[in-house]
Amino acid sequence: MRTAVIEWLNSTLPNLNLPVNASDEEFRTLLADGTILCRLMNKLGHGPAIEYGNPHHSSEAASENVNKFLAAMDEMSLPHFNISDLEKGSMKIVLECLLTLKAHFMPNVAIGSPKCTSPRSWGIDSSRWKQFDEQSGASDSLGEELSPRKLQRGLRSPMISEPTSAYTHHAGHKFHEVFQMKHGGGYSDLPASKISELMKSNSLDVITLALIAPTQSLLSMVNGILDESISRKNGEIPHQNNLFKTREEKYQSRIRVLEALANGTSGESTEVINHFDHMKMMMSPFEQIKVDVTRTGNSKDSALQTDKTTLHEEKKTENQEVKRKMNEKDSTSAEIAALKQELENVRKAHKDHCLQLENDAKKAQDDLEKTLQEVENHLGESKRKVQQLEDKSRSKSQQWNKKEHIYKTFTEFQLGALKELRFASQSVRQELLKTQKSYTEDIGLLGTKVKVLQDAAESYEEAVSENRKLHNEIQELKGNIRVYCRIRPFLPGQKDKQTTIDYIGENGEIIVVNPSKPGKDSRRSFKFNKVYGPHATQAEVYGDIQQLVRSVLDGYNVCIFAYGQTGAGKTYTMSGPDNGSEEEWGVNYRALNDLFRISQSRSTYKYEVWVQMVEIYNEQVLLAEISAFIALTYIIGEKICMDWVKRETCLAVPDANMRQVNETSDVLGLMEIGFRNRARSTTSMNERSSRSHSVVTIHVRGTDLKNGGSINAGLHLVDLAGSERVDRSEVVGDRLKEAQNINKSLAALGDVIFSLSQKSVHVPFRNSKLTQVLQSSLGGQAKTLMFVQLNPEATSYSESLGTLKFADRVSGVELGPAQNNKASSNVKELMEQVASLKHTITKKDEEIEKLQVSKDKRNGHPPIAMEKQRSVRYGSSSPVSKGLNTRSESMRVGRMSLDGHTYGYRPKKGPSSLHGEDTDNSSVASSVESSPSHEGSKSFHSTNKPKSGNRISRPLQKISKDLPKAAKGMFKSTSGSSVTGKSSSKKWSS
Ligand SMILES: Nc1ncnc2c1ncn2[C@@H]1O[C@H](COP(=O)(O)OP(=O)(O)OP(=O)(O)O)[C@@H](O)[C@H]1O
Repeated sequence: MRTAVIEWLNSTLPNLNLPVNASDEEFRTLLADGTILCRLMNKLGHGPAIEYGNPHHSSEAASENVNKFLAAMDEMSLPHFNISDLEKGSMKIVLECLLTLKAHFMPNVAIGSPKCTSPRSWGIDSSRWKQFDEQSGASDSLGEELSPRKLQRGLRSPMISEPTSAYTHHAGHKFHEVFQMKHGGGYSDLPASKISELMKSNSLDVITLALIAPTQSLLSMVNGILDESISRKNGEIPHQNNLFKTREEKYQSRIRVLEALANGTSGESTEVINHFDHMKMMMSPFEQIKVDVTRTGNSKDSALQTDKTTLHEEKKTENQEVKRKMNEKDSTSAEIAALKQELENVRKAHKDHCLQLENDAKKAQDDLEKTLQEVENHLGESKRKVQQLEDKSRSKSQQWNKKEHIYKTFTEFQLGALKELRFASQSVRQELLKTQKSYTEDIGLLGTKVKVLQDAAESYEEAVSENRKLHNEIQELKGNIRVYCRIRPFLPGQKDKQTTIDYIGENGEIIVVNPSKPGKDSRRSFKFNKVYGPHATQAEVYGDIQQLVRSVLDGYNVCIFAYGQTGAGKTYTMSGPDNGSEEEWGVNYRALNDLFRISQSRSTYKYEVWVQMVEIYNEQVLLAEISAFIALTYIIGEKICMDWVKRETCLAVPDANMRQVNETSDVLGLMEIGFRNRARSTTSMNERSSRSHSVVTIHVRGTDLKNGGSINAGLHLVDLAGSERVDRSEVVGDRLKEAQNINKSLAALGDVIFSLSQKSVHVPFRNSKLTQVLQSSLGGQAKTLMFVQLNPEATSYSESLGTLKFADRVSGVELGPAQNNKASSNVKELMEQVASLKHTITKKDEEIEKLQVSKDKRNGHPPIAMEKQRSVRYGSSSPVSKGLNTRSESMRVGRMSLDGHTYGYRPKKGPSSLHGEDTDNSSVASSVESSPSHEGSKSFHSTNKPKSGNRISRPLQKISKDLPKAAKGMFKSTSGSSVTGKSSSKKWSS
């Protein structure tokens, strides 16, 4: 394509001589300055000549030249390239443009040939063509038949020097006419004048069209023209007719030749071109003739002659020219074939390219559509989100506005409140200052008053202490066992309500009467410390013994026991009914509660309270099942469970259940369990008769926080088993044995009391376990109170009378003044010295024993066993021999001395080491220390009685001289141990 263009340029522009094989880039360089393009346009004769600048002067001139060329192309409504196409990229577009231009000015195709009907077949870009078509107003498409407009365009030739619009119209008209002629039967039908007119129009287009028509028609047309010319000439120059005729013949012969030539090449575009050229040359003489005819008119002969010669020469030239044309034709045909091939290739490539492009475009379009769809979806989604966000932000903003409004209102309100507060605070401050001032004054006054009160409190405490002291002194002075008589009410559902109680006096007088023997003689009067009628409440009863209970905290031993026939209300008075309410609590609970409360309230003493429960059943000492020992320790403000109770207790119960007791209710709960497990059975008088003596002992140890002194005391709360007339109850077997044991122990109690009232030297405490247990309360310096319980029923008159007689005897017993078990800190120290001395003595004894053994060995005597020696000296169960009893003497004061006894244990629940293991008297005794303050305790150790000259007694007696009175009392007892040691050989049988 490039070669064709270059050749065309070379042929069109003289002296151009572009290299035919120039590359794209070289060709670009050649065309870049635009001069060739402008020259080409000028040469082709389009419009006024383009004035192009010298590109060597400036680059602007080069682009201006190119632009001018492009403007000219534009004017011709031809597709053209862009200036950028010339500067870079493919030269294909530029080449196509130039080919279009070439085709525009040199259409070398025959009408009707599909190969040349469309400029697109020339390889010009379809878009450009589209542009071109739009510019030119054409609406035809590729492959369509040529429209007249296209034909007009195609008919333009370089021969037309001024192709104006008028010309175009004219040419179109002419063509139409020629076309009509062609289809209407040939040019021969046209009048000569018409042909002449056509000729006059000087339009070679018409001629060209004519050439496209069949040669015969063309010849007819030429003949017509000649005929007209000749006829005209005949009119003017008659003599020239012959000449013209001759010429006509000549021309006709030539035409025949041409026709022959034309026949050989008809249909071929190249031939048409050649023919066209030939015709042009042929027409030249005609033109010339025409001009000559017109111009000269009358120069006839001379001109004819010249013409003859000229024609002759021309004929020759024509022949040569025909030959040359033939050659050219061949070469052109080959070129055309090559071009056709190239065109076909290009078309094919173009088609493929188009298909490829179309596919790409389709694919791209699909992709684009898809992307577009996605983008649209995305956009829709985004829009929706935006809408949502907008709605949300709108609602938020509304909320915030509301909140802002609320906050504003709130802030304003707060500010107002703050102002008010500030104002109020100022007034309050002033008021505060005033109040402070008055307070200061008041405090000053209060200080004075407090001082007065303090003085008063001190004196009050002193007064209370004095009062207590006086009360105790009164009680001590009385010296007797206090006896309170209580009469049980008739039980609900009891029909016979005949009572034996005739009178109850305020002063403790009671008169009973035998309902079966009414009369003066049957009335018996008794007088006790207090008599309670059937309606007396538990609180009332306890209120009267409260001071007595509290004296335990002052260091007095207290014993409260209930005596009476079975079913007379002993257990009710001491413990209260089963599951009773707080109002029904008996003495035990109230006393314990009271002691806890008071021990807590006293700030000058630190108290430790132990609780111990013992049951005597069938002359056996039993430990309460759940809690044989309950230790409570009260240290002001804190409660501690003391495991030392196990070690320090006066009873050897190594496996006794120990529980930490934090509240009074805990103790009460445990006591309840103990009572519940008490031996009970039904008697004729009582459905739930207690068949054992219950002894609850509360040990109190107090330390004076001021001077370090201490007190030790015990409260014995004894609920005796009920006496029973065996003949009346008619019991047998175990029940009979129970009753006999109970009666026996009560009789022993009576014996003890009788002995005490008679001030006998010997008091038979050891006759029963009961008297042994109560020994410290009855025979020592204790305060003792007995509740005498009476059954008011007439049937129980004789039992009630016996009870009253017993109580009367008891009330006559003088125990002597109660002794306070207080010891000062000096005494304590002395006690400790005693203990250490005892320890030293023990060691010395051991050394002596060793010496004795070695001496015996030397003398040839067999060595005496140490135990035997010890038993000789102190007895087998001596606490000294066991290395015990070295603790504080003060601790012994309140302890029960059951040394040497076997302790039974109710086998109902769980094993105990007491069974089998510790039932041996000596082993039990080994862990129990004797109470030196009691006679009885000394009597228990009668087998341990030291011989005269006992090493222990002497230093103790010596020390006792230095002790204060209270301590002396204790030593007195200790030293007197040998006095009542007669019955000590008696052992409690288990
Ligand atoms: N003051 C009283 N008010 C109301 N009921 C009483 C009173 N005294 C005793 N009772 C009731 O009388 C019954 C017998 O009382 P209680 O068991 O205390 O006698 P007891 O002397 O302990 O008998 P025992 O020696 O056989 O054990 C019980 O049901 C008890 O509730």
